Amino acid sequence: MPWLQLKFATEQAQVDEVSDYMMALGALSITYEDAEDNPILEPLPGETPLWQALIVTALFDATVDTTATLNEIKQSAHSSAIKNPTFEALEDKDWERAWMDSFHPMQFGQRLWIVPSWRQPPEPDAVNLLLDPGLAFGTGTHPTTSLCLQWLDGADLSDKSVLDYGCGSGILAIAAVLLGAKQVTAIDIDPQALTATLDNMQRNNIAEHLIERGQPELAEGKTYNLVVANILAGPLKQLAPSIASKVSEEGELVLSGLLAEQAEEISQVYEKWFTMKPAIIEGDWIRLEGIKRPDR
Ligand SMILES: C[S@@+](CC[C@H](N)C(=O)[O-])C[C@H]1O[C@@H](n2cnc3c(N)ncnc32)[C@H](O)[C@@H]1O
Repeated sequence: MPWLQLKFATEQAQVDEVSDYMMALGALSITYEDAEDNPILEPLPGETPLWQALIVTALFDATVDTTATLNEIKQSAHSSAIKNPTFEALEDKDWERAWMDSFHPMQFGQRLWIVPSWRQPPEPDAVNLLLDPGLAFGTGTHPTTSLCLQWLDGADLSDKSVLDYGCGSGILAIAAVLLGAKQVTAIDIDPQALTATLDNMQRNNIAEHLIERGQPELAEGKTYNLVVANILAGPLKQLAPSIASKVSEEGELVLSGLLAEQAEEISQVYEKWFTMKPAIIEGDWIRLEGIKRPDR
């Protein structure tokens, strides 16, 4: 099944705005090219490109409704910044190769490095998570993943049970185990995410019983010391009662995939069950954290 990529032209001053908008529309990843082919180095993942005129490519999975998405863009406040948007099919293999070239080791917090499985760890004694995202979301290059990885690195996970709600490549579930969690459950509605998670567990020599994987039903009726969910604002709002029910009393909640302007609304939704902390910001994205209040 091919992926779909949405290509359009934009200007440097608008690149952050249109990138965030693409993620809010459900893009799995965004890459940039110089529209004028200047001999400037390509930006590293996470860096803002310096080119004045850019071609942006946003990757969507093949289920996206192209007509509805193009209409939504046309009617949005960003339409003038998104010039000539066009969808085209992309073969899985092309997408994998593009990732391999642009993905480099990255450090999160004090201990944790995410290392592409085809590169050498720069610090062999660090907590090195070897990763190949395959066809799933989650490399650490996006602020939403980075915000969760930094939280996990700074936490004491020893003896904790963890639920990774929307595991993608398995990056958060595997990081939790490598950083000391006792047992992790990784759930996702996308079968390719569950395959990528198993592949990445094997790359990191993680025994199958340490991370159980499956569709969301796997976590039904269970509670965890920590639930981390990097999904977008819409699902986080809709799934709030289900997510909240899976956090044990005085357990912790970490939410990501949220734009700064969505912080207050989502925080208020989760206040029903959690004592929420102020949002932590990275670029235009934020992380929310809460502690579950005991039932009265
Ligand atoms: C933004 S990715 C996050 C991946 C990874 N956890 C990370 O932090 O990079 C969101 C993931 O959530 C999954 N997802 C979306 N809606 C979901 C739902 N209702 N239940 C479970 N997973 C869901 C998607 O398939 C995707 O793999």
